[in-house]
Amino acid sequence: MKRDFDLLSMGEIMLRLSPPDNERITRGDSFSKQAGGAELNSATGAAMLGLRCGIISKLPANDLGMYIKNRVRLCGVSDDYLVYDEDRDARLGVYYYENGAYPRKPRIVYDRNYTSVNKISVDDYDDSLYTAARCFHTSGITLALSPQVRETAVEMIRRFKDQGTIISFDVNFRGNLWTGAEAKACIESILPYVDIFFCSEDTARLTFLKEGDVRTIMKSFTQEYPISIVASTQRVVHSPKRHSFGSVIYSAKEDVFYEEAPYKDIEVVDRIGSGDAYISGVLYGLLSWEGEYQRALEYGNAVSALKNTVPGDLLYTDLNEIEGIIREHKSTGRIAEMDR
Ligand SMILES: Nc1ncnc2c1ncn2[C@@H]1O[C@H](COP(=O)(O)OP(=O)(O)OP(=O)(O)O)[C@@H](O)[C@H]1O
Ligand SMILES: O=C(O)C(=O)C[C@H](O)[C@H](O)CO
Repeated sequence: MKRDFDLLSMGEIMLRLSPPDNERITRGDSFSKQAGGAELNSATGAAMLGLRCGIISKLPANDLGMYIKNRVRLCGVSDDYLVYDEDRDARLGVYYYENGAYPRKPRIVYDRNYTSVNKISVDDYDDSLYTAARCFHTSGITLALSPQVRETAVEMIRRFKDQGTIISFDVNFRGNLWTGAEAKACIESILPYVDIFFCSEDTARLTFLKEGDVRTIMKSFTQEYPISIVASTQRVVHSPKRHSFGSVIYSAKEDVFYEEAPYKDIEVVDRIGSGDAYISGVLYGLLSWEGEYQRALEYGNAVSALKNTVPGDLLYTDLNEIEGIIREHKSTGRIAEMDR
């Protein structure tokens, strides 16, 4: 079967408003305007690397919705599956984000109740959607938004899975949307459908109450559910502007773990979307070269590391830049080893 897309992701797309530079939300006069949202962030990164990607979402049929549609197109992501809310009171979700600078923590204010995405339904789409892509991706943020969005997302997961689509899922825990216990119960109900599971080590411990080392934890998900691949990010925050980032991938079929030296001293300009960018890189690798998990991990780590240095939720990059970063990371890793 010919599938037009490599990756379709589903979720809320938001307007992000940030005070310029290090200004405060409580003081400054202006906000810079950007688009964001976990699933769009992941689709964008994958599209920048060369995958054919689209986003499934519902937007208000007004100028704000058009702004988002234009951004989606600018990123090389298809708007074929954006649907529009014609109601007079249609709303776009907004979030305000203020940068951190030690010792000031980054601040976030959500304005995302009663937004158009909360009206999304499987009836907005015809059945051809479910055979359009090789892989469908969504995250815990989508499941947490409202009963209506959750019901739509879960039904989409089922229908895509029925059509032989690879299901990718990121836990993306957000404490301001639901509790750990709610997240655990809901996500466990969809894990029987998931093929590629993204769950950071921290979240596995805090939300799924896993214990033991990271490898034991990752393997346990595949023992409980028919998951083929688990990918876990490991972030160490040295300060708001300096992070280390690495990850582990486990392939259940081969019973093998993949890792590389972490990116040790990332200069963080904007960390939002860096977890989503990891997914872009890993899915790019997995969908481009079957079974090359080590390579997928290297792309995931490099794309995530780069995203930290780019302002806004959405990554702008290309394959050449990422491959340059991977080469450099490998050679510096080797030099560090020789130094020891
Ligand atoms: N049950 C929980 N209670 C409180 N905090 C939690 C819980 N589960 C996860 N967290 C925290 O929520 C944050 C976001 O989680 P997660 O790692 O899933 O998302 P992410 O945005 O993809 O992260 P990253 O960008 O680091 O990959 C993490 O700091 C994690 O430690
Ligand atoms: O927090 C959310 O719901 C968003 O989608 C905003 C950001 O894009 C997201 O947190 C990045 O992962």
